[in-house]
Amino acid sequence: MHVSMKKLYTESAQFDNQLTELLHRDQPSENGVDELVAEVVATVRHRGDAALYIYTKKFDGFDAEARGLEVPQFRLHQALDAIPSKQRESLEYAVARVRAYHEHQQQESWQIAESDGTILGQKVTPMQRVGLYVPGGKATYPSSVIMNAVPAKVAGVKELIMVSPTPNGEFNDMVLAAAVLSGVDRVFRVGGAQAIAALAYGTETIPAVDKITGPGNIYVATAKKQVFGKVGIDMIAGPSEVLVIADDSVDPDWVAMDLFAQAEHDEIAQSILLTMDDVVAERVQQSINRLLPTMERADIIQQSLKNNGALIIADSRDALVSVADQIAAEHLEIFTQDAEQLAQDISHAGAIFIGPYSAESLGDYCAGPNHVLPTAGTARFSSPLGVYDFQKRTSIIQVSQAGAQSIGQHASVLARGESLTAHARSAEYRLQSEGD
Ligand SMILES: NC(=O)c1ccc[n+]([C@@H]2O[C@H](COP(=O)([O-])OP(=O)(O)OC[C@H]3O[C@@H](n4cnc5c(N)ncnc54)[C@H](O)[C@@H]3O)[C@@H](O)[C@H]2O)c1
Ligand SMILES: N[C@H](CO)Cc1c[nH]c[nH+]1
Ligand SMILES: [Zn+2]
Repeated sequence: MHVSMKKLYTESAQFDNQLTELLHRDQPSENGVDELVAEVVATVRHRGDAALYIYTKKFDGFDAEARGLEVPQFRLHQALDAIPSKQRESLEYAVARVRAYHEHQQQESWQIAESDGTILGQKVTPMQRVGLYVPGGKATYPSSVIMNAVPAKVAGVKELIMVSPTPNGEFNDMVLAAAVLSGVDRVFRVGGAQAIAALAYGTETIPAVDKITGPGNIYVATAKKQVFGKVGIDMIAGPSEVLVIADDSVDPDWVAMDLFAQAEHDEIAQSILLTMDDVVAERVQQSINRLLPTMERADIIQQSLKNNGALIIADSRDALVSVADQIAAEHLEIFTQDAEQLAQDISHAGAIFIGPYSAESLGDYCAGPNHVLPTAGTARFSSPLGVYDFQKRTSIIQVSQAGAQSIGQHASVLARGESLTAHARSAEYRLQSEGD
């Protein structure tokens, strides 16, 4: 088993087109998915639990009406006791590191007092009830439970509702244990678009939430887009991606394995190597072919690398920085002698891993930062999931009598400029005429 990665050269006249094709962004959504999801959302909205029973039977293959949608509290604690102690220790380690990192993201309320006694400020409050989607179709993700739940807890969210599909109704004990350790309040075994609809609109069993966070497949992502507005959403986290920038200072086997690590998520995941050295690209290609047959998920990795992977050779450092910024990868690993400087020079990435010991897989589990990151180039305008996603800000305006004179005069002029007389007179009522 082997795979020949596409090779792209920045000096080629075709490079821009080749890069656009490789990134295959701006594609219309898959045939029929929008319509199917709209139907699922509408049916759950109108028929509640009855619709969840039908879809769970159809997509996850079990009878939730007979076996129950909610995972009982005793079952959650049973899972925590059932997992091997090594797994429990590592989950606890991850929760502690993720919590410690996210505590730095805490936003504080603030106030300023102006000289005339007017007080202005911003009050930060947590969301009341949040829904966490934890994917469970092709793989199970205890780490995603931690990455969603811990920042929500740090933010002070009152109630955390988790949904996750359980193919054939089978629980994954590590997922349930992670839920307990991360402070999740209630867990429901339902997935896909139907789970998102249930969180957005509520059913007899599942309470409606204020915001839904968490990654998922195309059905989950499409449903999140469709319910946005009724509830908040974090982002549309698509298939995993990694961009590795390497020179000859790093072992090519390490690079190959890091490309595999994201490719093994999904056939549609994307792993790219960017280098200024053709020899480095060639060595990584050799490592890929030698290591691929040793991988348990070799078929998925092969498909992902064949369809979406590439080795890009830049003809200058400027070209390398420009390509990295165009890709705006979810994960950017920089394994070069000037890694720290490159990390300064590249502006767009979800997370940057600097130096050969900073494997992206450490970030996926327990380095501390969040692994829910902007994908598909959205790192140009979007940020990692964090405490700030679970908090909202309210402006505070407390104008003194003296402040109302100066602010009011200008407000009145601006309001009359907009022909909004009630606004103007409301401000003018508070103006003191001379001699008052
Ligand atoms: N960005 C991140 O942080 C992160 C973390 C973990 C996973 N992921 C990604 O999340 C995704 C998880 O996808 P998954 O499929 O394994 O799990 P999933 O939980 O997102 O989806 C499974 C659900 O999809 C629905 N579904 C499946 N086929 C359907 C069909 N034909 N019609 C309607 N609904 C259907 C079913 O309801 C099923 O329960 C992967 O792409 C993975 O790479 C991303
Ligand atoms: N790399 C994924 C985000 O793109 C997160 C993850 C979970 N488990 C392993 N990896
Ligand atoms: Zn991963």
